[in-house]
Amino acid sequence: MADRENQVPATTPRGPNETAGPLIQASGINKTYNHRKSPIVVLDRLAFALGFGETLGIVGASGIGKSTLLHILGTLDRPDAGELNYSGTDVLRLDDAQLARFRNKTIGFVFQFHHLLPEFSALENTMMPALVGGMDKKSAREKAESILVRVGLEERLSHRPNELSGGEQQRVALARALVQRPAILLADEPTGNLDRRNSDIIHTLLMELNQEMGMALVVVTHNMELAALVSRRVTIVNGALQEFR
Ligand SMILES: Nc1ncnc2c1ncn2[C@@H]1O[C@H](COP(=O)(O)OP(=O)(O)OP(=O)(O)O)[C@@H](O)[C@H]1O
Repeated sequence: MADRENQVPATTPRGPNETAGPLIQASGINKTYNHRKSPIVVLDRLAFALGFGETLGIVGASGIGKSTLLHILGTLDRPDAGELNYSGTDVLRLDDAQLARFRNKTIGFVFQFHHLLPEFSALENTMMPALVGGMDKKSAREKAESILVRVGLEERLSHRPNELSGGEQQRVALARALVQRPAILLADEPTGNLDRRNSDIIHTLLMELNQEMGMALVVVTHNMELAALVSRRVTIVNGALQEFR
């Protein structure tokens, strides 16, 4: 069993965008799925800390709980027990409406599949989180345009998802995730559906945007090239985090 006293301690700054003190601090996180009366313990007293601007990869075999952990960190799922603090805010105490607002402002998500709304253009999809967050239309449009230009899609603003390549769709999803300038981007196999060339483009963008925008990055990946780019790598052993080089 992993040494639970020494799981992933709070970190010190490692890069130009990292400041002292944790962005996320979690402890005692338990998650069990009760599947047809046979419980599956996925996370067991897991502890986790991440600094502002830090980049971290969650890697390892299928089924060890990587996506479960990412969903809990992203407040998309609640643990059965434990504490989860974002710069001092106890997010597990927030109700659903407060959590939705918190997520909109603080966390960007990218998944393996883009989940763009098919009837809306790249620009409209990217504006969506800003509009939902209460920004006026003109500012939302400006912010969305600027991030779409940054990810190289200035010629594709009016394209709908089915008028974009797979790599372009994922770049729109990345722009949408970052339009609110979140403190953290959570990515679950962001290049799992892409070929080598498009994966490389997304990997480079992730690392460049981390430097430029200062958002922290937690990425679940089987891609060893991406895992090599982040500053810390962890895996899950018996429900607890283990850090490795
Ligand atoms: N809703 C659920 N009900 C029951 N069991 C579940 C549920 N979701 C996940 N599991 C189980 O929990 C374990 C962890 O799942 P999770 O998706 O977090 O793994 P993972 O490490 O992300 O795997 P992969 O690399 O294949 O995506 C798996 O054994 C899975 O079968």
